[in-house]
Amino acid sequence: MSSSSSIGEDGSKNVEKKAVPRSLGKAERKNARKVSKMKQVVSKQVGVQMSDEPCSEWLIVWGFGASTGTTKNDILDYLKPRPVAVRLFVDQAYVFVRCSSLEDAALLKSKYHGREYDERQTLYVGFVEKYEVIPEEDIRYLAPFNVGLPEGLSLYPEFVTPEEEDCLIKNLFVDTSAVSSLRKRTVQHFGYEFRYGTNDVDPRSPLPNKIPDYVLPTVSKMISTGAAPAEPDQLTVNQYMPGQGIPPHCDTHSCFEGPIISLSLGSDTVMDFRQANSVSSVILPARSLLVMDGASRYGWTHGITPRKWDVVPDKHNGGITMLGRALRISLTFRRLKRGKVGCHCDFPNLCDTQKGKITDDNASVLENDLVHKVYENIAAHFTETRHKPWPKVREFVENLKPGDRMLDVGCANGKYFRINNDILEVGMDMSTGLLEKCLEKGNEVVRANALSLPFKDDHFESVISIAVLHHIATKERRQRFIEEIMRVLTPGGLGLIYVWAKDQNLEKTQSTWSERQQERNFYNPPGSCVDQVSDYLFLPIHDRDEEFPQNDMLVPWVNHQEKQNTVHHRYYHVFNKGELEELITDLEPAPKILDSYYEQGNWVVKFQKQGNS
Ligand SMILES: O=C(O)CCC(=O)C(=O)O
Ligand SMILES: [Fe+2]
Repeated sequence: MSSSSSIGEDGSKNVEKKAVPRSLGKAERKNARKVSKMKQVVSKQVGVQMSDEPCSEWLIVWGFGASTGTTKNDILDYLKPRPVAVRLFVDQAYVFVRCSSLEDAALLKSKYHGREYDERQTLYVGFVEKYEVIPEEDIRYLAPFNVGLPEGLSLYPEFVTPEEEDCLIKNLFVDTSAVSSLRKRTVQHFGYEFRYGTNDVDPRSPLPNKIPDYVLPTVSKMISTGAAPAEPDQLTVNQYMPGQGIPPHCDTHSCFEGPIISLSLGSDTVMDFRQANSVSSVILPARSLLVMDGASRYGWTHGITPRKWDVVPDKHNGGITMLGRALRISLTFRRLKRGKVGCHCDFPNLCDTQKGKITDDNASVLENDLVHKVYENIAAHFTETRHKPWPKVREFVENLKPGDRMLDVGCANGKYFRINNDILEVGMDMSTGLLEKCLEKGNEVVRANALSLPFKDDHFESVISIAVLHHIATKERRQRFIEEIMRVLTPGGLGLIYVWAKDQNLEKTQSTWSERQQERNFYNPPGSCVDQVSDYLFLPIHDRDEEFPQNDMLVPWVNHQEKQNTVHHRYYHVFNKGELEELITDLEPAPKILDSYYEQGNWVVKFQKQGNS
């Protein structure tokens, strides 16, 4: 007997909610409600119908899913009689298990339905309808494990004994439990400070604390086994709680000689290596030593996605399984380069000595790849996150005079339109996706590049440009951007420009941007691939938890709308204090600065074109 089902308009099968009889006890009613919910969710998500009677060997078990971090082996070992197969679904709180017989299926259901698992969660078990096709596991997650190790990478499993591991952890562990909202991994430095952000050291500033004595036996072993060619003089200790990671980066080429070596303690994790658009993931077991040399050192970035568990190949049962993370402490050993500093590697994209530079020749291609194309890709998601006008921009627009013409340079989805109904407003942007949003709302917009505005001179009584100029890649082009705005402004016309500040924390309250970034849980989540940034990896990828270490950066945008939380990278030139003002006042004739301030991580300048209106 199965519950009634119908096909919804979207093609999904909807199962009608069944009333839960009042005659049942409280616990039974709860279980029955859960089963009814399971029926709906499973039918909608994977199109599998459930039954109230055992009629196939397949069961569905709720509470065991990949999203709870349970491994396939955990599940197979726990359920008695042991099922013959398990199928896990990433991000779901349920699994399908296949029993060897209908009797076993019935037994498992009666034994485990409504039972507590591991004092953490209750299991709910349901029968699968006869002849239902159980979906396969999503093995796309395994693709990065099949790429093979990047050239030059070596992994030494069980490099230290569990006793040595314990001793190192005892000495290096930092208790951060008193700090309630610590989102970032904890870092300690010995020898020299490794500066994350620029990924280098300052060789002129050695630290008083050298590599500690209790680490020296490990260092000796590294040398005697040939894992390290020479003694390191710099050690960084990273402590990761589950959920913490390190963004993709390449330790600066010119500062260090020989390989970069990392010892993993306390927990297994997965490290992702990236080159162009390939990702190669490597499981780093606790107690293993990773040696990065050759291409893996110089031509690939490495990073650890902040997750509480990883999806990895299941060597024993096939398909996918989950690898839970616990406290992990890693020791990264480096040796500073002596004498003439430079690098002659074959990987100029990631090389600080040979690296690409932003020039007036490649800037327009860069803006096209890392700004225009990205906004086109994220238009729908961007619109969803951008509704509320900034209060001071709103005030500026509200105060414009009736009949004034206003131009919004980089109007995106048009959030500054229709604030003042007495003005005439025009917007321009490069993203057709965003412009369509404006057209849907009946706004007047054109597709154009801000460096060449399709408007005649002296035309607008006001021009606003909110969070656009920081996407322009050279000073010369930023000057041109301002010149264009000045050209189309009427004499006496008003301009308002917002740009991102390099310093995001000048106000006591956090900027909404950095707050928003902190809500994001992933910067390179499972299944995502670093998008088309391979030619631009000489620009560092911004870590949401760090300050901006330099002005020109790649800033990840995580698209939660897309199933795999795709990451896109936008180019930003974040502004120093006074930089925007200087760009404006450098013009001839210089406009009059009416106001200039910092607001929520932005530098803002309000100005007036000189001359009589
Ligand atoms: O935790 C690790 O194994 C890697 C750390 C790392 O890449 C670094 O400190 O530069
Ligand atoms: Fe590193």
